[in-house]
Amino acid sequence: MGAPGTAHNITVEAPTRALATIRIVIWQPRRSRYTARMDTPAFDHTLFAGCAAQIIQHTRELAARGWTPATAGNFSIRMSPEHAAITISGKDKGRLTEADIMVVDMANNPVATHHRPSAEAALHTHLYRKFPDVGAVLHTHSPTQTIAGLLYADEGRVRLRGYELFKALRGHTTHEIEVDLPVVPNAQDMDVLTASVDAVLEHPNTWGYLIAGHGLYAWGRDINEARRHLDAFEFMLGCELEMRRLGAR
Ligand SMILES: CSC[C@@H](O)[C@@H](O)C(=O)COP(=O)(O)O
Ligand SMILES: [Zn+2]
Repeated sequence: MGAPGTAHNITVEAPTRALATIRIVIWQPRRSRYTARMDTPAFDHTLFAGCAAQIIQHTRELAARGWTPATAGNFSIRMSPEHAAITISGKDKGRLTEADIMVVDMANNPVATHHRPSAEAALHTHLYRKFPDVGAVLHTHSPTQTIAGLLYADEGRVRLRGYELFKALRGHTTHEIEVDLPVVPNAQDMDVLTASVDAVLEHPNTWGYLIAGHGLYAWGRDINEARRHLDAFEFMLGCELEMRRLGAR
């Protein structure tokens, strides 16, 4: 018997005593895509599951605060230099399960899935490519973030002054400074939006930006640090809006 997949010609004696040639092909199962993936996993599933669990925990808390209305918001964790775990587009961020999170490469291509990543995946991978030490990116649409983005769109930044909470931002050790939170115009074209963001991320220790009428992006070395930055910006923006109401800004 030959190797699987090879063809053989054998000669047999037919009933008429004439010689007949029969072609026999030895069957070999086709190598399926699934089998190929099992041989060389596209990513470490244990690592993915750990990242998904962290994303789920934070998104539930943020949704409970009303910061992800009507499926808004997207969330990711860098898994490796090549891959990030990120929320699938259009999911209710308050009810995520592991099945609502997928893997993309740093060019936003889905990895080993047919799901569609967040419509704003490009903003996440932009940060991962630009800053190799960024480990997680969180994006929310709280009322405070949305309003602040509209109010400060023309200035292109929210200038924050004198907050003790600056010390919650990596690299800052005092309230005696000014911190500019950049504000970029909203756009549905992700190339346009990414270019606007890229142009305002020149200062070291910038940990977030607002998109006008849209929401806040915040990031950090890991998801806990990104969350601390998100919470700090939300708090300081809330104070800024309150001071405007009081006529102090
Ligand atoms: C539901 S409107 C908000 C979206 O347009 C978008 O800004 C957003 O944050 C969520 O998009 P998604 O594709 O689910 O990641
Ligand atoms: Zn958004």
